[in-house]
Amino acid sequence: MSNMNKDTNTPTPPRVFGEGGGPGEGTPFCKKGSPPPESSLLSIGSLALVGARGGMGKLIVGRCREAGLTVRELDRPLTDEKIAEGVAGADMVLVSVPVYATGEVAEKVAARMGGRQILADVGSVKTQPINDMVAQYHGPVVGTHPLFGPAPGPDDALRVAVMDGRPGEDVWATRAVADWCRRIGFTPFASDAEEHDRAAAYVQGLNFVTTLAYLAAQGAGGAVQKYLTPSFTRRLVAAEKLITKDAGLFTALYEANPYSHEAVRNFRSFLNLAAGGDVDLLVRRAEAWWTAETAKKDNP
Ligand SMILES: O=C(O)C(=O)C[C@]1(C(=O)O)C=C[C@@H](O)C=C1
Repeated sequence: MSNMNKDTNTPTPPRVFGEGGGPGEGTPFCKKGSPPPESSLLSIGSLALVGARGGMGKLIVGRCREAGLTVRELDRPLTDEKIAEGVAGADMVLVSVPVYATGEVAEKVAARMGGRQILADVGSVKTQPINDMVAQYHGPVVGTHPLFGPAPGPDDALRVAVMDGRPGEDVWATRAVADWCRRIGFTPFASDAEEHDRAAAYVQGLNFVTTLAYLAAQGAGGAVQKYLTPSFTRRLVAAEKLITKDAGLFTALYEANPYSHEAVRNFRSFLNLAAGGDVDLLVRRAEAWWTAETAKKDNP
């Protein structure tokens, strides 16, 4: 269902690296943007990581070293001297900081970058942080979002959304970042900022605020306490980390994602169906997550 084109109701073909994230930009090495450094695809051998003390920073530094890459670690306080030293000669400068700080950090590092180095970020919202990087740096910009936290389980799929900073330009840089992801054991897939942020508004934003609203609708320990059931308790367990540890993170992501409010309005219309008594329709649509058969039944 997420792979359907809204206008034509036909399946959308998966995006591929080199597509450029924009219409008509399918050629492998697009002419627009900076030329790749050595006339062929750059293989990232060294990087400077800003935010190296953060959870994702530590995970990435460790995996890069295991893969034999050179990593220079940067973190606060970001003095001009430390930045100049860390960034010099690195193939990529990777910014792994809270999404609202990406622009400020990009401004500082871009002042020390040579124009052929790749500026990339790690973050759960893409539109504004990518716009900020593009505004600060004239060289190649790439956005990434690892769809996992700093301590992934052994069976977690380590998928990473990777996208051009300027759609259709510097496609060599996006490919080089995708290749780097593979070399450190991640699984990259091609994305673009709007598609990403719309999806994240549902997967992360709506998951967060609907859980908040549901649990806020009853005071803890109040009248319902002695009626708790196993299925409710399972939901409470799933919500605990989201609310007690990660509420600050998810509030910031909700605020930074331009599609958050639209997602809530859309959700409200589905709640209205329930309020109007049309629960059967909701059940059929929700079941489609598990069964292709029900999807067909619902969209004959
Ligand atoms: O901590 C985890 O295991 C996470 O999955 C963290 C989590 C999430 O919960 O959505 C948080 C932010 C990132 O964008 C991706 C993953």
